[in-house]
Amino acid sequence: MIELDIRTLSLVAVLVTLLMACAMLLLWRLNPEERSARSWAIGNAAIAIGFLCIGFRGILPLFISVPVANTSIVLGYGLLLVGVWEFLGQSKRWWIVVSATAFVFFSFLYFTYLSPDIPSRIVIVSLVIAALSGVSAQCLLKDRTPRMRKIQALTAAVFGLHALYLSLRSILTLAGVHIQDLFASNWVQGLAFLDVIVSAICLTFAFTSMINRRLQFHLNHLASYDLLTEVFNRRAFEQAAVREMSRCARHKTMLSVLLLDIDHFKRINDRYGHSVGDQVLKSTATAIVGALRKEDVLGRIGGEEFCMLLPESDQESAIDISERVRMAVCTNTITHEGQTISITVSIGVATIQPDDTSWISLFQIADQALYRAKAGGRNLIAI
Ligand SMILES: Nc1nc2c(ncn2[C@@H]2O[C@H](COP(=O)(O)OP(=O)(O)OP(=O)(O)O)[C@@H](O)[C@H]2O)c(=O)[nH]1
Repeated sequence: MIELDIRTLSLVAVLVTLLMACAMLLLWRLNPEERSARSWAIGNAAIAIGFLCIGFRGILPLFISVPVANTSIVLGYGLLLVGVWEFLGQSKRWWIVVSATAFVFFSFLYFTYLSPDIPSRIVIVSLVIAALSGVSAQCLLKDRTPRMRKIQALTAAVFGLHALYLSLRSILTLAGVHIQDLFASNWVQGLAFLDVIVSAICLTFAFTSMINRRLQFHLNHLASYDLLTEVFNRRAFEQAAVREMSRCARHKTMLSVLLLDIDHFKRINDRYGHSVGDQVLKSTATAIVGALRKEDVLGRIGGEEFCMLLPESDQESAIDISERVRMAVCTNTITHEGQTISITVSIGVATIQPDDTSWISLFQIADQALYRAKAGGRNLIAI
C-alpha cells in the first residue's frame, strides 16, 4: 500500500495552488478586461493560504490553523464560482459565497472549541466546497454558446468530479473512517490533498483554455467583421467571394453579385452629423440582411458601399433580390430628433459568365453597372 505523507502533500498543495494563482494572475495582467482570471487568481491564492495554515498546525495558533484556514479554503472556492459568473457575464450572487464562508467559520469555531470534533469539521468543509463546485459546474453547463460548448463542459466536469469526490469523502467520514490526527497517514486524507492538487491543475488548464478560446473567437471576429455594421469587412468578403467563385466553377452553378451604394450619403453626414451617419449605415446593413436569403453573403467594402454574393442566382433572380433590397432600405424608417431620414440606394448587378473565373472582373462589371445606376438618377438598379 502506498504511504502518503500528509504534511508533504499539504506542502505540495500549497505550492501547486500558489503556482496556479500566479498563472491566472499573469493571464489577467495580459487581458485586464477578463476579470474572471483575477477572481480565479485570488481564489487559488486563498486556497493556498488555507492549506499553508493547515500545514503549520501545531506551530500556528489553533484559531489560525483550523477555523481561519478552512474558511480561507472555502472562500477560495467561492471566488472560483465568482470567476465563473464573471466569465459567463452573469450577476454575482455574493450571498452564496458569504453565507458559505460564514457558515464554515462559525461551525468550525463550534467544533474546535465548544465540542471538538474532527469528522464533523471534515464533513462540513467537504460538503460546502462540493456545493460551491457543484454550482460552478451547473452554471457552466447551463449557459453555453455553441462555440464554447465543449470547453465549458470540460471545466464543468472537473468541478463535478471534485464535488463528487468531496461528497464521497463526507460519506466515508460519516461511515466511520475516523480521523483523530490530521497528519497521520490515512488514505482518505491523502486522497483529499491529491484531489486538491489535481483539481487545481486541471481547473487552471480549463480556465486558461476557456479564456483563450474566447479571445481567439474575438480576434477572428475583429479580423473578419466590420465593427460598425457587424457584417463581413472587405477582406473577409473578398475571401468569401473567391471561395464562392471556385465553387461555382467546380459545380457549374450560377453566381450573381450586387454592389450597393447609399445615395448622397455625404449630405446625411453633413446635415445630421457623423454619428447619425453611422446609425444610418448600421440600420441599412440590418435592412439589407433582412431582405437577403440565408445563403447570401453581405460585406461592407467601403464607407457607404456594400457588396452581396448571391449563390445559385441567375441575372433574373439577382434583379428580383436587388429590388427587394432596394425596397427594404428605402422603406426602413430612421428617425433623428423627430425627423425621418429617407435613404435610397443604387445597385449594380453582375452575373457570372461561363468562361469567367476571376472575381476582379465580376466585381468590375458590378461596379460599372453601379456607375450607370448613379448616372441614371440614383435609387435605381442597373445591370
Ligand atoms: N458616418 C460615416 N460616414 C462615412 C463612413 N465612411 C465614409 N463615410 C462618408 O461617406 C461619404 C461618401 O460620400 P461620397 O463618396 O461623396 O458619396 P455620396 O455622398 O454618397 O454620393 P453618391 O455616392 O454619388 O450618391 C463621405 O462623406 C464619407 O466621409 C463611416 O464609417 N461613417
